[in-house]
Amino acid sequence: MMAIVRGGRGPGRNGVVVIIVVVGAAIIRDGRLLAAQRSEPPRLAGGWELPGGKVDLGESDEDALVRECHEELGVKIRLNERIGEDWPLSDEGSVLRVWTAEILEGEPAALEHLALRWLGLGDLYEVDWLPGDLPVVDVLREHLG
Ligand SMILES: Nc1nc2c([nH]c(=O)n2[C@H]2C[C@H](O)[C@@H](COP(=O)(O)OP(=O)(O)OP(=O)(O)O)O2)c(=O)[nH]1
Repeated sequence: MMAIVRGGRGPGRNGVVVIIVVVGAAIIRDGRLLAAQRSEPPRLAGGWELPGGKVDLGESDEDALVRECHEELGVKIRLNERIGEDWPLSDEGSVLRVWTAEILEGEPAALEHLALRWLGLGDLYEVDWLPGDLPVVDVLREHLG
């Protein structure tokens, strides 16, 4: 049996496997990808990621991603293409699901992050991506330029 529950991790009681789904938006504009620098927790602060976050219980992945981008960046986005399937994260039991996205309304602001950067092919790897994001960034590379 597989249950998708927010906030848990690893095999739970009764052998139920709990995974945490994190969704990330690859917002691309003019051949550049929006990267966001985490402010917390301390072990991740300073690392760069795709805007997004954990899916709430009862919420669709897509709704969660639109919600998170509004909360974190102050923008309304539209999701386009799913990139790959479940990307494993280093926190056991967590996976990252990624969609390309475009901004429909607003200009992104670092409401919860330390900083934002638009990265093109020339500087895509200049930031310190979270380890789980690197394989995703390798694929997103093909969507830039
Ligand atoms: N948003 C996001 N999180 C990522 C990425 N790569 C990666 O390893 N993570 C990890 C960092 C965190 O451990 C976890 C996401 O948690 P979060 O803190 O952003 O989620 P949230 O906004 O729902 O926060 P909270 O309510 O649980 O505090 O996934 C990524 O590209 N985007």
